[in-house]
Amino acid sequence: MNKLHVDVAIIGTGTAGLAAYRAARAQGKTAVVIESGPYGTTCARVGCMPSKLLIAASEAAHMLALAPAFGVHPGPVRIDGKAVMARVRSERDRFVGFVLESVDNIPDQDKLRGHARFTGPQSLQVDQHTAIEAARVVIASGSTPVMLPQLKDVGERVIVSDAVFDWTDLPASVAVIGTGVIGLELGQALHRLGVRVSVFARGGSVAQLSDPEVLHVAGKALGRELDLRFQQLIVGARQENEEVVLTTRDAAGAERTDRYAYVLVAAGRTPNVDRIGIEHAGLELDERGIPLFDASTMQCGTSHIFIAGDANNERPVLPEAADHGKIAGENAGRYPDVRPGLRRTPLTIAFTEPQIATLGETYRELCAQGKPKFAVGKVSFENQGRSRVMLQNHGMLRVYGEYGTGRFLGAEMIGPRAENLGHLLAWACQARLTVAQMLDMPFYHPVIEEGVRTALRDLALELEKGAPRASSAPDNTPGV
Ligand SMILES: Cc1cc2nc3c(=O)[nH]c(=O)nc-3n(C[C@H](O)[C@H](O)[C@H](O)COP(=O)(O)OP(=O)(O)OC[C@H]3O[C@@H](n4cnc5c(N)ncnc54)[C@H](O)[C@@H]3O)c2cc1C
Ligand SMILES: NC(=O)c1ccc[n+]([C@@H]2O[C@H](COP(=O)([O-])OP(=O)(O)OC[C@H]3O[C@@H](n4cnc5c(N)ncnc54)[C@H](O)[C@@H]3O)[C@@H](O)[C@H]2O)c1
Repeated sequence: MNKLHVDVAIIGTGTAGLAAYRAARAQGKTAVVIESGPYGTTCARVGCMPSKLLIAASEAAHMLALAPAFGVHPGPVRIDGKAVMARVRSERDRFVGFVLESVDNIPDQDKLRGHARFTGPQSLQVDQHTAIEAARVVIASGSTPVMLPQLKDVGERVIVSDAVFDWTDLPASVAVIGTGVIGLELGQALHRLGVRVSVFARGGSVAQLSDPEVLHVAGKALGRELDLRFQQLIVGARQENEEVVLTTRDAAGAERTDRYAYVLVAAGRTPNVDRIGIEHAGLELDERGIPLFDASTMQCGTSHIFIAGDANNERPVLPEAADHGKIAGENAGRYPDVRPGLRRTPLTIAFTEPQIATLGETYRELCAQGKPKFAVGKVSFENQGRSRVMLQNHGMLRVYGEYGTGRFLGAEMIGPRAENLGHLLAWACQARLTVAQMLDMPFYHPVIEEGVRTALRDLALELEKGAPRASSAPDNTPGV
């Protein structure tokens, strides 16, 4: 067994791990990164980038399908599944290539291949070949897709999202389990590329939404084109040759059996903290086995161990993994002089169409603080000028403000260009603007941002009315 002494050991070379390594080295400390899987990061290999490449192809197909409504007739459309997947994979490889270059730039003595496990609070073992004594440790081990127990042993046609990006052609049909971000992004993209898709939800959730009104509109907007089946139980499945025979049960108890080329399980991701010997790290764990940590420093308790990225499950998206990693790496380097790092206003975007965005405090979080502490303004995009011009007039934006101060607190939306509106509103939220200050900003014409102004004006009126007495407050139970 090789022996290694290092200031900072980092488990994982994803986005969080690489950021932590750079930050720890910048503090003048020795550091080593340990990787058990392929280099390249989840985001570039099987996450953000290949999924957005598939969505881009589906948007091209969708524009052609929409064109006749503008009086533009593109003629017979042919989707070449092999060409679609070839571009997804080759552009994906290009993005992965940039990450591989940055890994190549890490000196060999700072990189270890193998599965890392704690053997004690300051000791790690990598496979059977290296024992590390580390003064500080950063856990940046990412997350793994959940597999439903009833689908686990059905066969190779039951897959998780990783497998989609290795397809060399588009399949004839896919059942998607889960209406989270992955299920909806991939389900809609495949549908628009001519794949027969059904999306099954066990409840009524739609991506990351918690505002019941936005949730309702989202279910309708996405259900206009997608075969979305809510309140479905996955009873079981069997593989017959190259098909999966899937049995589901609806809320009334009626069972239904359909055949699909693939069943794509998109039922969430679980942090990789279960196979890293966390029980030997001497940390206090929550009910999911994740070490308790401070979200401003990433420090686990008062220990020399830090946790970053999907592994801590705080905000499992790429920009947060990068921020977490930097904070964790800096603090590991500086330990015991641990300092709060920059945390930004939360922002999440689902790249469906219409897009879905949440930012600032969500409806669920605001409700949890007790009612009636916040006012709500809204706009529907059904009759919003520019949205209608572009035939993208579906969706709703709800914005939240604080009684008394008039401060803008957050928003949830499904609607056209939510990726842009989401950023605009998140910046206003982080700048701690009031609703009145936001309404003093310029709005051009005709733009979708005029919809934001309508919602803010509505919110300003609600704020003026003041907080309702508790007894007359509307029920504000978050959606599921
Ligand atoms: C399909 C999909 C689409 C997505 N789209 C978006 C998007 O559009 N926008 C967005 O912001 N986010 C998106 N995400 C989320 C984003 O990809 C993740 O939040 C981010 O990549 C997490 O980075 P990380 O560094 O925490 O984990 P990872 O990049 O997964 O890195 C963790 C690394 O640790 C390694 N590891 C684990 N255990 C050990 C061990 N014991 N020893 C050694 N190494 C270990 C793993 O092999 C892995 O390489 C998407 C995710 C998926 C799956
Ligand atoms: N655009 C983006 O930023 C983006 C895109 C994709 C993924 N991601 C990240 O990846 C994470 C994982 O995505 P995801 O869609 O897998 O998870 P998710 O948590 O968003 O959604 C999981 C879905 O699976 C359903 N589900 C859970 N258990 C189930 C069960 N036993 N039976 C049936 N359905 C079940 C849930 O009801 C939900 O609809 C997201 O939380 C997000 O952070 C982000």
